[in-house]
Amino acid sequence: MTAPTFSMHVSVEQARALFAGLLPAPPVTALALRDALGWTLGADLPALVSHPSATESALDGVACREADTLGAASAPVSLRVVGESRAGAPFVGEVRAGECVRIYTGAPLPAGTDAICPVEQLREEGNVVRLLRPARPGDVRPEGGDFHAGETVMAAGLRLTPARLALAAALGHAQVPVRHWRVALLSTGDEVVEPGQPLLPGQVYDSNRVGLAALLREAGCEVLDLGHAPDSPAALRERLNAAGGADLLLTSGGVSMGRYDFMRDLLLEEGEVAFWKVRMRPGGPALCGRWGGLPVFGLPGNPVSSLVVFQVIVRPVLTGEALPTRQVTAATPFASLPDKTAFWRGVLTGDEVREYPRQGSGVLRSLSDADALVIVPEGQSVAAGERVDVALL
Ligand SMILES: Nc1nc2c(c(=O)[nH]1)N[C@H]1C(S)=C(S)[C@@H](COP(=O)(O)OP(=O)(O)OC[C@H]3O[C@@H](n4cnc5c(N)ncnc54)[C@H](O)[C@@H]3O)O[C@H]1N2
Ligand code: MOO
Repeated sequence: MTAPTFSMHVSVEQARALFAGLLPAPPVTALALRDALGWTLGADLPALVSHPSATESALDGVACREADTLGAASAPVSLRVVGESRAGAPFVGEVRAGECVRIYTGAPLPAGTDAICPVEQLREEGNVVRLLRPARPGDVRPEGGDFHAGETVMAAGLRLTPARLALAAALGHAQVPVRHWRVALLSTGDEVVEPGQPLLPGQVYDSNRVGLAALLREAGCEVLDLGHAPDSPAALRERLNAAGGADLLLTSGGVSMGRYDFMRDLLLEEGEVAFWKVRMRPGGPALCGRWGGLPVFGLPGNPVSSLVVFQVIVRPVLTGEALPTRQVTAATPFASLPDKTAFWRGVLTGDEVREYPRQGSGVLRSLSDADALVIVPEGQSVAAGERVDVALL
């Protein structure tokens, strides 16, 4: 028997690296800001303008020369009002000694002024204001204090959160370049049935395709739904060939040891395999390779396994961002696996995590009820009271 030409029993890190090695550079398209929430920035984003665009007031009050107002520390100081500066309608001209200009938050600081006294510290007397304390230079927002025109402010690979979309708008962009993976998604298995259809004995609803499509969209991918293929090499071949135009083909099921696990056999015999089997649970039988040049990731059919492998291996590669992790205290023990990293489903309460009572790879409720994957490295066990890393779902 000849040794396989692909890697077997790879670590989670090796699986990510081998999968990443199959993918082309992330395709990039432009999206309107309102459509870009959750997508990954596909290129560095420069500031098209400075913000603030000019040095401006941080308060409603008057703009004046600080030096004129220092005496207000002991007795009120009077200044003559010579005009007004509003956001969008700046004061034109120069303010001289003994003068001031009414100013509002966000309005440009007039030439000749360097400090602000807020309305709360003013007494109005016609065209004169009396300052009850000295004006402060610190109450201005300097030009470019947030960012300067031309500066690269957001780096490619950032996930677009609401605050980052707001920042992109402030930088002057109406559209943003985003990584736009087109992912063809296929479920396999004779027993798999579309939700809403009657379920005959031995059949199961296609939960994987629903969960995976949602995870893909959440990761900012376009989903090309290839539906579901029965367990037959001919049907599978036909569906795999229909994935043209995609950057990646994601399948679920048919990757393990069974007689009807044709995904594995097809890729082994007619495609290329980069790796098969990852030292993790759930998700051990994951398969990765190519079909006619198209990168393929074969997720295991077990419902928990397919979603966990996506979260732990596929998603970080596509988005460049792993699930966020933190350390918490184990409230229950977590079992060790001699040669696998375990991703046990855990329920968080404050700084503690307890094991979800049923950890079977078919118990989808363990994922829907869990807040975190408790990461127990190969060969290590976690006793109650010990600190443990969790990945937040
Ligand atoms: N002899 C061995 N048997 C198994 C091994 C092994 O190492 N030796 N590994 C087990 C592990 S671990 C997993 S995970 C599964 C993965 O198997 P497959 O990827 O071949 O998946 P299937 O056999 O097609 O299905 C497994 C299970 O999942 C259900 N399923 C499949 N697709 C869906 C779907 N779209 N939605 C909901 N549920 C789905 C399917 O009905 C089966 O119950 O193999 C173990 N076996
Ligand atoms: O990974 Mo299998 O996922 O342990 O059931």
